Amino acid sequence: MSRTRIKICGLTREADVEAAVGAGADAIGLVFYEKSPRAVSLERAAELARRLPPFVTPVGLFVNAAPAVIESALAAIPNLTLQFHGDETPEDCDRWARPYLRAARMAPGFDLLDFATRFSRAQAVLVDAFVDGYGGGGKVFDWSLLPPSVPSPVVLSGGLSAANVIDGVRQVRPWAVDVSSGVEAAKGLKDAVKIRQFCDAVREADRLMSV
Ligand SMILES: O=C(O)c1ccccc1NCC(=O)[C@H](O)[C@H](O)COP(=O)(O)O
Repeated sequence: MSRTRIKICGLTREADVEAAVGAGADAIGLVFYEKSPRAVSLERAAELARRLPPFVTPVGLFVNAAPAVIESALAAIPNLTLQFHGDETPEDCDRWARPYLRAARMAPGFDLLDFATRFSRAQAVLVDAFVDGYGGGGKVFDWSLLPPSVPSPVVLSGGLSAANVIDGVRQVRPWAVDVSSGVEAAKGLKDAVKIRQFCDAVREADRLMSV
């Protein structure tokens, strides 16, 4: 069985990048959404991305961004994976011909199968809670809303932490998990101990599923 990938989102400081990499994260998220408390400038994002070793992926998070913003981010960080977290259409996402994650805001009645079909070129569908402000709200959604099989890899997010990620991985069996609020000391400031505990909990979930 393959291991569950881990993305730590909303990093703003070098120390947090080091904590995420040191704990075994597969990807880090850089928020290019100026209304977010975790937003980073282009220059800051590029500095943080430069700290990543090979095989750890920088992911740029965008909410209804103008194409010029995405172009600048790609110019500054050429290996950037895109994460669309707003109201982007399949055409908005596909036009970049780049790997991307598409966030789905889960709420009762939301048709994830139709969504995943429309965004069939996405590398993965990131399922998050429906919150004001689009994301990063630290809110868990009802995992039973997820259909038993989705035609894309699923990234489970929304209010995850070391305390609930084992249940999340065992119940949903996602391809990856994504966390922001649950590993923070304050908004935009990560906590190295919480990052370590989160990554260890994901490994424990993988171990429990392999026995
Ligand atoms: O982090 C933000 O402030 C943010 C703002 C707008 C859209 C998305 C945002 N963050 C997304 C994430 O950090 C995660 O992909 C996901 O929403 C999980 O966040 P959390 O519930 O805080 O763990």
